[in-house]
Amino acid sequence: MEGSSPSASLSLSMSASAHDDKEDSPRAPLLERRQQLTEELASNPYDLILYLERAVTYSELAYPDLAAADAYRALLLTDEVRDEGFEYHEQAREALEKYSTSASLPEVLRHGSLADTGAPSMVDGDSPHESEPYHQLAALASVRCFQILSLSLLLCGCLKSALNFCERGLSVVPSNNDLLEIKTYIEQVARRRLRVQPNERIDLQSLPERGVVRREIYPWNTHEPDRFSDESLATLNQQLATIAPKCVVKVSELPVLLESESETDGYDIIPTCHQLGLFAAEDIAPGETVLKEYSLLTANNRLKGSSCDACGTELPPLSANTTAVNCPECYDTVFCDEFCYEKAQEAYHPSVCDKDVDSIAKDSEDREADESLYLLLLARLLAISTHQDIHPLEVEQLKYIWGDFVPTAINDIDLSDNAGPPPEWTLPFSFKFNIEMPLHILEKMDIDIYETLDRHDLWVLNTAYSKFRGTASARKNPYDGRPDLAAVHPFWCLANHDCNPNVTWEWGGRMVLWVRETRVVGGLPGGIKAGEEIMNHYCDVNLPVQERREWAKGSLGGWCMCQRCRDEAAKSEGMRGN
Ligand SMILES: C[S@@+](CC[C@H](N)C(=O)[O-])C[C@H]1O[C@@H](n2cnc3c(N)ncnc32)[C@H](O)[C@@H]1O
Repeated sequence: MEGSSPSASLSLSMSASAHDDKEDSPRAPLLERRQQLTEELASNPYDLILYLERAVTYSELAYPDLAAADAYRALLLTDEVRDEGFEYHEQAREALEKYSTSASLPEVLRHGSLADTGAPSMVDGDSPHESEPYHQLAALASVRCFQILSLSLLLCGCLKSALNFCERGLSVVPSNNDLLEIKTYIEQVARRRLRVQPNERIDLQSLPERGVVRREIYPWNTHEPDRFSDESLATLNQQLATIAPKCVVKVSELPVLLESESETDGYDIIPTCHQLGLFAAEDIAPGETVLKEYSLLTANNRLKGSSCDACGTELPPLSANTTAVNCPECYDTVFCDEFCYEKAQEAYHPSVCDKDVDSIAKDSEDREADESLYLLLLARLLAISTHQDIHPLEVEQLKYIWGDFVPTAINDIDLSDNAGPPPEWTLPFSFKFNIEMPLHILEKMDIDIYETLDRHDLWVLNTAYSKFRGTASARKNPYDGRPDLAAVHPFWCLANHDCNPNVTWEWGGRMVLWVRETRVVGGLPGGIKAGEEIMNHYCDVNLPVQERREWAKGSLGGWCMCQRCRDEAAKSEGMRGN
């Protein structure tokens, strides 16, 4: 979907190592603190002070998105404390009471002049408990949440939500210096990004909300496999045997992708990197099917669904002898046939059945169509992991796929005097799609978002988003051209790209790859020999080189450096030079 090719979307960069934080790095004590707080949260999941402490640690580690997510959970808990009617009121109150009996404020609330902002006046409800110390503490903590949320979201580039939280804080404590300062920063950044002069008014509605954050294998992520290990390859090949019996998954050597045009097209040797790829284990004849894959990791954002809830294929027309099957419990969910119904029941459907999750992120605005599809893929992943009671990152359809991760050390912010420019983070991020909506979906699924932190922490969701963005294919609606269907096919997406592909593909219920009858270059006959790599295409290979490279850039993650592109570009450059 990145790069909005009509159907395929894939992206790429070099493999990142899971653990590049040395024990003696300045980050080590902060990582240790993060670990300790995470463990404490596992035993005390309703303790909002712990969330705030971890948010501060994340800020110090330069993960503003993760800081915002913790501050948001803490903010929700301040509401739980203050409203007796809320579901987790008792647990949140009990957890906070521990701190309200102590003579001094928790360290995390002793920030700037926070304690002098007049806690009693902050209590706005008419609860009989509003003079209770825990109530006062919740009110004070909510201001700390607004501070962390507004500053962190500003750092992620989500100016609209940053301003929203800042103003919510200022409406409670109008003279809070931190919040006033953050508001000034937000305005400064907004003026720069919107190119508004200092004397001109900023249209708050047009404030940017799409940001970017770090895309990495988090140093504490113990779920990410070493994709190159014998064990991983054996697991993948075992599953591949039924999907693509004549293929194997192996390590492939690929050109390092460049950002844009370069002078290297005519070079004999270019830099390469290692990733995974699909290879023929035996000869495969022209026209023969190479791979046929069924996936339940699908999503559609149409409100009135005309596609199968499980595989995403168009539903058969309604008639007396239709194969379509409605779920007998929640009549609105329709499957194209009995097979898909059974598969859905086994894999995910009971965890969302009759839970009103289906209306979320449907019929989104055009500019949010891509984000809504990624969110719905995430929702499917959460449904699978909940129903099967496994960690989302252990779900087999997700675990081994490409995430286009950048090594942690490259993502890090260097605070030393002679530091270079800050890194360019690459994972698209917004408060709505990364933090707010996933929690909303989990709540609709009757999942306790505090107790299941280990499974639904933002870093888990960001890891899943990274993988979806590197591998999902999307389909545009033929009537309005809007992407409305997406899927991840974990084996199909192992095939790399070449503008002189030896296979072609089609997605309709199953994802199918088959051998081309003729090759694009020189019209040579098709056919794949044992040992050759299966080369798919992520763009229309009939286009001229420049247009092909522009198109493939989004899905590939860079400027295509395949032999055909380099030959054609070098030739046209030579012709221009003559
Ligand atoms: C869907 S993945 C393909 C499988 C991936 N190589 C893996 O290890 O799982 C797409 C990514 O593979 C890499 N890739 C695919 N074709 C490539 C090519 N022709 N040149 C360089 N990189 C390529 C890019 O990094 C791209 O973002």
